[in-house]
Amino acid sequence: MNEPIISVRELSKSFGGFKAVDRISFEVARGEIFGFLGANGAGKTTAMRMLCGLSRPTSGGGTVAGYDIARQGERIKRHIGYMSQRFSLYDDLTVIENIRLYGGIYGLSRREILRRAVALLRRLDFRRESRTLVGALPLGWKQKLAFSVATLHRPEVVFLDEPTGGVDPVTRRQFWELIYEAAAGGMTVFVTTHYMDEAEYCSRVSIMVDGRIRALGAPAELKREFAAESMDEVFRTLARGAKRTE
Ligand SMILES: Nc1ncnc2c1ncn2[C@@H]1O[C@H](COP(=O)(O)OP(=O)(O)OP(=O)(O)O)[C@@H](O)[C@H]1O
Repeated sequence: MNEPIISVRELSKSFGGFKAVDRISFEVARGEIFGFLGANGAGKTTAMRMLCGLSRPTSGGGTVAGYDIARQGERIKRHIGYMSQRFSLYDDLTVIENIRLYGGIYGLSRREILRRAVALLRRLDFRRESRTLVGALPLGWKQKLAFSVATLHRPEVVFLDEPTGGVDPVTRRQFWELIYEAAAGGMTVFVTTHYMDEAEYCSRVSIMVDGRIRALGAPAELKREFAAESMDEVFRTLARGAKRTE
């Protein structure tokens, strides 16, 4: 593997006596598209929050972009992008206002924001929408815009928490073209999803069950290992044994 940009050892998080994340270990190489899968309640969001420096591990630890996740959370935040269904763009601001707002938060100069905004609007074919309120855009467009904004500062790693929820496979496919482009440019993509067609697009995936990583590898390897036709079948085989049902 190339030099890992994410490296995690025995990472754990408990809430009271409950082990939400239970001693997970893995590495992600620079430029990889790493799929982080698991059934509802498996512990994906809890693990991702620790990787982003938003929550402290109970035990174990790791590094993201060379920074310690337990002690250097603030530095990590400056080197990553983050997009989730719940937290992203402001519906009551226009497209260009959102771009300006986030560009400012990321510390880009006004000139640089303008330059990147023009490129972004052209890339998404959004030039006529720059003054449209984000709340008026179709969900699939919002998601593409949210991804482009989350990577406006060209972070080393972007964390995507179920970025394509609620849209059709064709729109999801278009979203994944943006992911491929970013990864081809050297960005590392760490993505959680419930859609198994998307799992097939990842370089490697891990599958969590009840707080632990139960499988890890390239989709083709996992299908071989579990004698399965599809990632959906691999996932269902593993999830069947899960105790947590949310
Ligand atoms: N702050 C908290 N306090 C107590 N329990 C929590 C807390 N956060 C998460 N949990 C529990 O930890 C477990 C893992 O939750 P988490 O949100 O990480 O799962 P997930 O894999 O992201 O699920 P989903 O796909 O539904 O988002 C769940 O049982 C959840 O109820």
